[in-house]
Amino acid sequence: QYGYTLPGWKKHNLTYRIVNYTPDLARADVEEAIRKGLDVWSEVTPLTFTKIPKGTADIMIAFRTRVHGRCPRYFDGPLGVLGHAFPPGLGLGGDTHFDEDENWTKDGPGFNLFLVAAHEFGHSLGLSHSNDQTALMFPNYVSLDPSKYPLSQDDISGIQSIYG
Ligand SMILES: O=C1CC=C(NS(=O)(=O)c2ccc(-c3ccccc3)cc2)CC1=O
Ligand SMILES: [Ca+2]
Ligand SMILES: [Zn+2]
Repeated sequence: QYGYTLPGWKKHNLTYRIVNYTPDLARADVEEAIRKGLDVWSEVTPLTFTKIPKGTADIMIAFRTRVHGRCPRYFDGPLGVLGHAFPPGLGLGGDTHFDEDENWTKDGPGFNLFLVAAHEFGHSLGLSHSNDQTALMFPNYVSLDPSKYPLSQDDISGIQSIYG
């Protein structure tokens, strides 16, 4: 049930870079959450994601607060908006920012970085929000069991309608 789908990436081999890390988690845990958040989508599309240590990647990932850099959107302190991501395109396109004022967790209280990342990457790949409340692209954070597979059929048909 997607209202509309944005145009996707023209190329299928995308790069990503983790520009900075949240102090809430070990670096390895951040890298794992991001890797898993991308793998969720690469498993159901022809897309591949390659991590680069510096330079400009298609998907630049950063933890930011309030007004940040030249980003046209800003964060709101603890709670509220947890992250934002830009649809496919040059420059900011695909970039994903997480609100550093949140308590990022791997398991337990706070917000599960893997789940929020998987949701945001859906936007980075061209998906809008879904009205299916079991969908990963549902607009409201539901603390799904991160060990369960987070994609619903709605998410899969949505992403495959872009990257068939
Ligand atoms: O474009 C937007 C604007 C506002 C958003 N709100 S959010 O950051 O609080 C958010 C809401 C839901 C999720 C989510 C939904 C389902 C499963 C996992 C996370 C993640 C982030 C998320 C978002 O992507
Ligand atoms: Ca916030
Ligand atoms: Zn931002």
